[in-house]
Amino acid sequence: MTTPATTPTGRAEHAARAVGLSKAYGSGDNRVRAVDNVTVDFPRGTFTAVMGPSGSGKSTLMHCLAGLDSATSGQSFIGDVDITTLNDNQLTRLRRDRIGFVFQSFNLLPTLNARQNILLPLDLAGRGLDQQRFDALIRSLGLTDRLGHRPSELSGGQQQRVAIARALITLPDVVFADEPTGALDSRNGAALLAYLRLCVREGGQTVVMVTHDPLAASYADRVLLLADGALAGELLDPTPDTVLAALRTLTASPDSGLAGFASPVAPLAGFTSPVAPLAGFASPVTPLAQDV
Ligand SMILES: Nc1ncnc2c1ncn2[C@@H]1O[C@H](COP(=O)(O)OP(=O)(O)OP(=O)(O)O)[C@@H](O)[C@H]1O
Repeated sequence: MTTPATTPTGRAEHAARAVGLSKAYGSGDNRVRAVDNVTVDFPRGTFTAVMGPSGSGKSTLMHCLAGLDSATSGQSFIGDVDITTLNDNQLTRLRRDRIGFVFQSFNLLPTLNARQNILLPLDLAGRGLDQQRFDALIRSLGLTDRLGHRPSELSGGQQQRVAIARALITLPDVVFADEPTGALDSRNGAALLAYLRLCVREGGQTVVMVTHDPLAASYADRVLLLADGALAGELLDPTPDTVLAALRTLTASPDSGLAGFASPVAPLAGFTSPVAPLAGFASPVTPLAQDV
């Protein structure tokens, strides 16, 4: 069995890791290799963006990494735990204790108000509330005056921010985010990305984010490029321009099979600037101060 490297303290250096990970759906002529033999590390305290054309396997890779979907072959680690060997109960516990999810669909419970939705993971885990952390998170996400509202009484962007607060309230080791800025306006999108960066820089958390947006990807430490389920490239210290150039190179490659990648330029819409004012976020710098 392959095991990740560990630090002198015995802790895995990698928050998450895939080793020869493959995931196929269907059978016979309908068989799709959504993830094809991917080996990749996500070092602790790093922010990785995963990009690639529609259908290239981004979400499937993330779901397999997070134990939300089972791999067809290969291994998937959270820290030093090979999650492909866990039973359902062990997996549920590991997800609850160490992983935060931000999905395109918010999955908020309609009968609970925003505050109750956000606190649900703590309640399920039987963990107490750190009121200071809660207040800082809520202030940062601009939700202070929305806590008593049910999801149906919130805008799409507000629901997304509630879902993000719910994902972060447990201080998870790894945050998996699938298009987290999809439902947000440009300023709240920029604010969320700045906040995720802060979680990484100040809190030592690890973020893996699927995005189509080069500007969103530029908040990451690196960009992984996927094509046809396989790793097609990696970009370190990305800027919007270098991400765009990498995507253009990828789509221009005769071997890339990326004809379906409509336009690497289009996804920028809605983001004015990576340093846009942080509406609704009290301060991009203070929120995690007392938590780290
Ligand atoms: N449950 C499923 N059953 C069958 N095929 C699936 C299933 N989930 C995904 N696929 C297929 O696997 C491939 C990868 O899908 P995936 O959603 O991971 O791509 P993606 O890169 O995240 O796409 P997008 O950017 O459009 O969200 C696609 O061909 C998709 O049709």
